Amino acid sequence: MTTILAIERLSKTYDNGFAALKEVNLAIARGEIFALLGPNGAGKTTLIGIVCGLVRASAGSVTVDGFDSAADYRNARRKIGLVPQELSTNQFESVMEALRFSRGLFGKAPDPAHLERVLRDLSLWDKRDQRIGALSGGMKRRVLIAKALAHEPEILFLDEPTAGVDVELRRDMWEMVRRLRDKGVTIILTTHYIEEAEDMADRIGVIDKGELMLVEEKRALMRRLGQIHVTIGLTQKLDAVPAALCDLNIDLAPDGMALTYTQKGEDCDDRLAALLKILVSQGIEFCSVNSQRSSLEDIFIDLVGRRR
Ligand SMILES: Nc1ncnc2c1ncn2[C@@H]1O[C@H](COP(=O)(O)OP(=O)(O)OP(=O)(O)O)[C@@H](O)[C@H]1O
Repeated sequence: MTTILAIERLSKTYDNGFAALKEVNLAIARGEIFALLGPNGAGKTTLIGIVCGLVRASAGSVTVDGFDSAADYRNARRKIGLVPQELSTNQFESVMEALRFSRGLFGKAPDPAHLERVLRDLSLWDKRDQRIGALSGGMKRRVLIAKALAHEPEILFLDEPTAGVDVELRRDMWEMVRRLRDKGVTIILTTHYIEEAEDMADRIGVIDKGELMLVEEKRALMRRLGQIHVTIGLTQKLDAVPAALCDLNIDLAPDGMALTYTQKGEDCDDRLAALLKILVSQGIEFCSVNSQRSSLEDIFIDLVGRRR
């Protein structure tokens, strides 16, 4: 992997003495979608703020595609697009003016065709001459995304992009994220909707109390910490778990009509196959087999909960 963003021993202590980040190390690969998860106050926005030059680090370094973000701020910053949580743009500008301004700010030559593409992708083309202040909340969110893309960044930060947005915008946004990824843009997002991280991300980082607790490829994480809960529906009531199944650590549902077990990690198919074989050999008839895999959300709650 080539690293596009390297964060090394990054710490932030706010003026009131609060340590919001503690020696965070993180390497983001070019072209990946990385989801940073963490409970409220974990330090996600602080981390993004430092990388984007909005918050000053207390210690450590950030290198963006080879440029040190402190020593070579302009070159580092122009590689990055940020979609912040809140709109902080001139409400009297038109949508198109805001995009042109944003592009110019990062030293990029005018490119009306690019801006048109961005606006069309976000269903904003019809609104290009409207004042931002006169747009609906959802449209303002779209403008935030369009602005972040105006200078063709190589890294896009999305800080809680779907908080409070409607289904249509959420769908458009994820479509756009996929398109950007296909073009090679690196995407780093924070979200409270963990199922979105589960759908979209290649890797997951979990931050809590300013410390990066875990960084792992999503599939590996879900295999390692996920569980599968299996329920086998029976055609006839049982009074107890049959002796032949005792070694398999199986439970009988309170109504005697189902056998259940929970398993961590992989190898689930082998265990299920062994179990079904025994049921057949014992003449125990079953009518259904259901398996429920834990979600990234279950894993996240378990991880963070254990630290509380
Ligand atoms: N300017 C500041 N001065 C003092 N403390 C601050 C300041 N800004 C943030 N903090 C504190 O730093 C911690 C991390 O805040 P941050 O906004 O980075 O968290 P977050 O993970 O983005 O949270 P959320 O999910 O709620 O947005 C919080 O406890 C917050 O109260």
